[in-house]
Amino acid sequence: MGLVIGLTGSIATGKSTVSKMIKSFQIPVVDADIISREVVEIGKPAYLQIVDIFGEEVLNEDGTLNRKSLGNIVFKDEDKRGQLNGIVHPEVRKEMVRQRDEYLNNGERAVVLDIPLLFESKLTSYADRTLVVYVDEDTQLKRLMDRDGSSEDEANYRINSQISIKEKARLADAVIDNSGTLESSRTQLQEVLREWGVLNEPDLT
Ligand SMILES: CC(C)(COP(=O)(O)OP(=O)(O)OC[C@H]1O[C@@H](n2cnc3c(N)ncnc32)[C@H](O)[C@@H]1O)[C@@H](O)C(=O)NCCC(=O)NCCS
Ligand SMILES: Nc1ncnc2c1ncn2[C@@H]1O[C@H](COP(=O)(O)OP(=O)(O)OP(=O)(O)O)[C@@H](O)[C@H]1O
Repeated sequence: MGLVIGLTGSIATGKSTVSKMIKSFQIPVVDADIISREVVEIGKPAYLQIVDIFGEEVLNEDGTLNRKSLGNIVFKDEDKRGQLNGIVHPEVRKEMVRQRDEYLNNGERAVVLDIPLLFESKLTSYADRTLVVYVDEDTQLKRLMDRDGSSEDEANYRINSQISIKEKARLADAVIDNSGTLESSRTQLQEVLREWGVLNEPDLT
């Protein structure tokens, strides 16, 4: 059976950046963020439940979910976040497991599950190994504000809704420190994948 790697980090520490590098090594990635967008498309069961609970003020004019409005509500309020998670997460988990098993049944040597809330949602049993993408907390705040154009307050609400990146690094089987250059992160990633026996080395014969 192939090796299942749970990839995580905290918001804006570089999980998607590392996930792209993993794909460049021809290792398939199951992306929880993508699935979480698909399950809330107009008319799907999770979408209908969200409208029921949060009302039409979290919708755009075309009926799609207004992610900014919903984010402004749930990142400030733990109870509301719990309600949203309760609607979205079961659907995401089902689809993630389906995709993971499909790759394994097709004989892949490794599959990566890219899950932002791997530790918060206690999903480590879905994977054989955990890999955390780390940056120091000042860099995390700066990259988040730069990427999303958010205020320091908004960024801190999001950061504080997750387990700290230091704690996740302590819980991980391996850590990539992404505070430096992309090249440095890529080298660290290669070392970890090689150690775990899943790096597809170029065939030089
Ligand atoms: C609140 C929503 C609409 C905000 O959407 P937005 O486009 O602004 O953010 P996006 O989905 O791209 O998430 C960005 C990052 O925020 C963090 N985040 C998202 N949801 C949560 C949450 N429920 N708790 C803690 N952190 C979260 C993650 O690090 C994620 O990578 C959206 O995040 C959502 O529906 N969240 C609930 C589902 C979820 O937990 N998704 C993430 C993992 S599956
Ligand atoms: N080594 C690096 N040097 C400079 N900038 C970086 C580096 N790695 C990532 N970034 C930038 O930092 C920001 C956050 O990275 P990324 O989007 O990959 O984080 P993420 O952990 O996937 O975030 P989220 O949890 O929100 O999905 C992006 O704007 C990205 O371009």
